[in-house]
Amino acid sequence: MASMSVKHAIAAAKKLRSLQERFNPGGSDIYPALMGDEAITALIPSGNPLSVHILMFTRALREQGTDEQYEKFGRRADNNEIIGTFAQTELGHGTYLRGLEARADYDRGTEEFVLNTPKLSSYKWWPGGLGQTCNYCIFVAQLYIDNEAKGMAMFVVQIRDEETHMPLPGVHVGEIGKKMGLNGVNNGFLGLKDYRVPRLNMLMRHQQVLPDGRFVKSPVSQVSYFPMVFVRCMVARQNSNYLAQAATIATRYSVIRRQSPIEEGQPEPKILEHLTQQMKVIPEIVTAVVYRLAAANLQNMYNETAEAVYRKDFSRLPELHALACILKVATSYDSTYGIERLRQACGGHGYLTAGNLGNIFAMAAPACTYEGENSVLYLQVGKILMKNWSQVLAGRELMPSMAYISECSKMTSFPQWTGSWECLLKAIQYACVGSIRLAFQSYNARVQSAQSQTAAVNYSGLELTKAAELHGRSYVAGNFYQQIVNSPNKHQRSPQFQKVLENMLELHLIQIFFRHLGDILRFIRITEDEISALQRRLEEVLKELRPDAVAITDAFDFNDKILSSALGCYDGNVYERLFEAALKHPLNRKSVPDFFEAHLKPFMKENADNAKKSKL
Ligand SMILES: CCCCCCCC/C=C\CCCCCCCCCC(=O)SCCNC(=O)CCNC(=O)[C@H](O)C(C)(C)COP(=O)(O)OP(=O)(O)OC[C@H]1O[C@@H](n2cnc3c(N)ncnc32)[C@H](O)[C@@H]1OP(=O)(O)O
Ligand SMILES: Cc1cc2nc3c(=O)[nH]c(=O)nc-3n(C[C@H](O)[C@H](O)[C@H](O)COP(=O)(O)OP(=O)(O)OC[C@H]3O[C@@H](n4cnc5c(N)ncnc54)[C@H](O)[C@@H]3O)c2cc1C
Repeated sequence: MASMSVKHAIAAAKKLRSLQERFNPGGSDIYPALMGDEAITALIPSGNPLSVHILMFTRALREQGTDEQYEKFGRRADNNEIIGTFAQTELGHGTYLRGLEARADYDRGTEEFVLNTPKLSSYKWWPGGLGQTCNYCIFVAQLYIDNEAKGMAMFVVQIRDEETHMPLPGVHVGEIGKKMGLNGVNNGFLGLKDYRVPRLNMLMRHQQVLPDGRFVKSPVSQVSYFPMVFVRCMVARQNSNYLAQAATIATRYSVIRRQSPIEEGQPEPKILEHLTQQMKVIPEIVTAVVYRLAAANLQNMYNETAEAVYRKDFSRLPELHALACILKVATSYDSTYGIERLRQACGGHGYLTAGNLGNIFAMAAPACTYEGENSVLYLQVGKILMKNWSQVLAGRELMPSMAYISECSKMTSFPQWTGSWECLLKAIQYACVGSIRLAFQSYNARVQSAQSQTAAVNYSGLELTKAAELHGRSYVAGNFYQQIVNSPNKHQRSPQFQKVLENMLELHLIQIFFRHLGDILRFIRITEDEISALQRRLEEVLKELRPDAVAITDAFDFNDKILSSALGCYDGNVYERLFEAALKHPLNRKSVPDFFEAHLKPFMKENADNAKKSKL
């Protein structure tokens, strides 16, 4: 599996390189184009062992290294002459970066760093491709000068000989073992013992160690987190893709499969005619669209911020960090939930490997963990919301993506309920701001009672998480609303297409409303009649979108090879493909399985003999 994945990954990397040369020679960002070609990521069902090389190793060299270091290492990495990974997480630490144990001690006598993973828990553990594929890595370690800790730093470390691929002296490297998915990625472990690298192997665009050992601090320490921000942006797009693939499969299957008459005496309908089936499938189609649009927005913001950071303008980093966290969390949580819901919507056949829904789930699910575990990133956003609420109380302006918080904070009560889209969107935003206000009261009370900020964050964690989740909902729904209702290219859309988009907006807003009804009712008075009216609208808009479900998922444009699913094949020959897949199973090569003579027959015979004896 690993060698097949490497073979496919090399083909994908070649394609990526040609895309880069075509789209912006020597430039960096072709990822939107790349992501437009889901083949690159979906055709390697066991995961891409070069993902981290492409997404993190090459970018860290470009963004964290000096121009000279890029010339020495980055160009070769971009050209895939060397293959690297991003080795930050350790066996003992992943979230708490200040707790990382790997260390880099500067030796001014030789102008080298001595790298060590002092304990088993210090071993790097998880980096993609580290086990077998990579010959280099970005090694993240605590920097020490004269045994004084200076914070985290990144080092270019060669771990295998470029000719023989043998691990170099002082390097202990290997595969961490089988996972619930992505088993073609060879996530690895790495131990270093007194491993020396030249001073210029420390990435020094933002912080430097001079030959005499003097340390020049980064103007903004968080810029070293930038490689993670990029992948969070990619995860938002990638997981919306996974959800779109699953939605395509489940939709196509739901218009092929017939089951259970709706009216007595009527023929069995397509299962998508059942309202409850529509409620399982159609909202996931819309969620995939909603997150694809939000991820595209985020990608643009990343590109703008990356250019600003290159000009040493770090002002947009906090907003990008907050949005990258919230979208990475929301997309990975909702896509994972949605893919499982779509699998269940396909009955028993959804559980077959031939349906590929299990593998899509296994590809999507780890995104809730890597690149910042979701609950931790929610707390990150919760902290940022506390800082921004202090700004609101001080009458200061907020970052654009949080402007609604200022607006809602000025409302003494929620306006008359109308049930319009604006009303539904404002209700979600108003509930979010109410949650932020309550969280701030708890958090601030703790800080005022002399609790540390870290402790106050922990003990207010449930309210901070709620506020962060509602902020994510507000941002995503607000972005979708703007794209559908106020987009500058709205007039270029046909009325029919605009109507479909508006139906998707109606469904998304009502679905989020019902998902957070409890949170909303905490701050807004809504009558039973008003809620029942929304229930009717929900049923109505599902019915309206039913005829468009196949067309919308066809528009995702995943071909059969990418979907790799007997349930989602374009020609609809589901049963033939399921049967074809079944006959290919190794157990069907023989009429009588080997285990019959070896195990089953003796077992049954022994039982029969015992039964006879007991009768005597
Ligand atoms: C061949 C072609 C194939 C290529 C194409 C494939 C396409 C596929 C696309 C996508 C699929 C993705 C595949 C990816 C594979 C898997 C990759 C996984 C890689 C990893 O997992 S790398 C390791 C990731 N690890 C983490 O994320 C660690 C998480 N922990 C943290 O981020 C931090 O520890 C913390 C944020 C939780 C805590 O930080 P800490 O320093 O302890 O303290 P704080 O007070 O919280 O923060 C201090 C200060 O900094 C601000 N801040 C924190 N983080 C950031 C940031 N990232 N950016 C900017 N600012 C940040 C924070 O807000 C605080 O600010 P303040 O002081 O309050 O103002
Ligand atoms: C498929 C996959 C690929 C990966 N690829 C890479 C890679 O290429 N490079 C790399 O460096 N890493 C990689 N990782 C590692 C990944 O980044 C870490 O798993 C992730 O950062 C979480 O760290 P951890 O696993 O050590 O969990 P921990 O940090 O130990 O957290 C465990 C649990 O503790 C709780 N928790 C932790 N901190 C807090 C807190 N502050 N507040 C409240 N609760 C908390 C959360 O519930 C969390 O889930 C990968 C992981 C996976 C699964």
